[in-house]
Amino acid sequence: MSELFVKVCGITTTEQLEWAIDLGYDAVGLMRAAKSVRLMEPDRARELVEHAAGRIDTFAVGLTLADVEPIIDVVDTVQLYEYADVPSLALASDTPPESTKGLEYWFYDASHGTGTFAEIPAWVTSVEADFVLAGGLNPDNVAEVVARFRPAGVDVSSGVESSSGVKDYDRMKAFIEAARGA
Ligand SMILES: O=C(O)c1ccccc1NCC(=O)[C@H](O)[C@H](O)COP(=O)(O)O
Repeated sequence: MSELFVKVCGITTTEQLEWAIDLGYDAVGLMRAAKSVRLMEPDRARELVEHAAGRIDTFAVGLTLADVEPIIDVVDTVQLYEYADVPSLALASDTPPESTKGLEYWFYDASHGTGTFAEIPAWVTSVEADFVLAGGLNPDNVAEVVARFRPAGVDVSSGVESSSGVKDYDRMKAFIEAARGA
């Protein structure tokens, strides 16, 4: 990855998907974790993936493989919080990964979509993979995080919402401008 990879997670509507594409995001996350306020039913998630085809990468996001299985055949990447043997895996954790072999991405994420920012540990820069930082990022703090840790990418959900689970165009715009301007 050369330009900073920027993903917005938990989009729920075609309008939000179009915003992500227009603003130049690299990927969108479709949430399949059962208790998430951003949970997408499989049929609706499939419609959004179809709409996104060839224009932006799609991630199915879940805690376990079972969460994402209903849409695994249509998305580009699967983002999970445990290892699974899938073709394109973004493994997320808040502890150092045992191995990064075969991973498409490794995400540092201590938040699970709660918007909570906690001090990012220095060891993330030693992980032998292009790492993506997530957890409580927003338009006001992302530039500092990018400048300090020089990640391959950043991921955001709550920090670009106007209320719980509802994405906001202006915040999505401010976030990607701040991230890429850093
Ligand atoms: O978004 C959720 O509701 C969620 C629930 C359970 C596991 C993961 C979840 N989100 C994953 C993401 O990729 C979020 O973008 C990441 O945790 C950062 O979230 P936030 O702190 O809200 O920006």
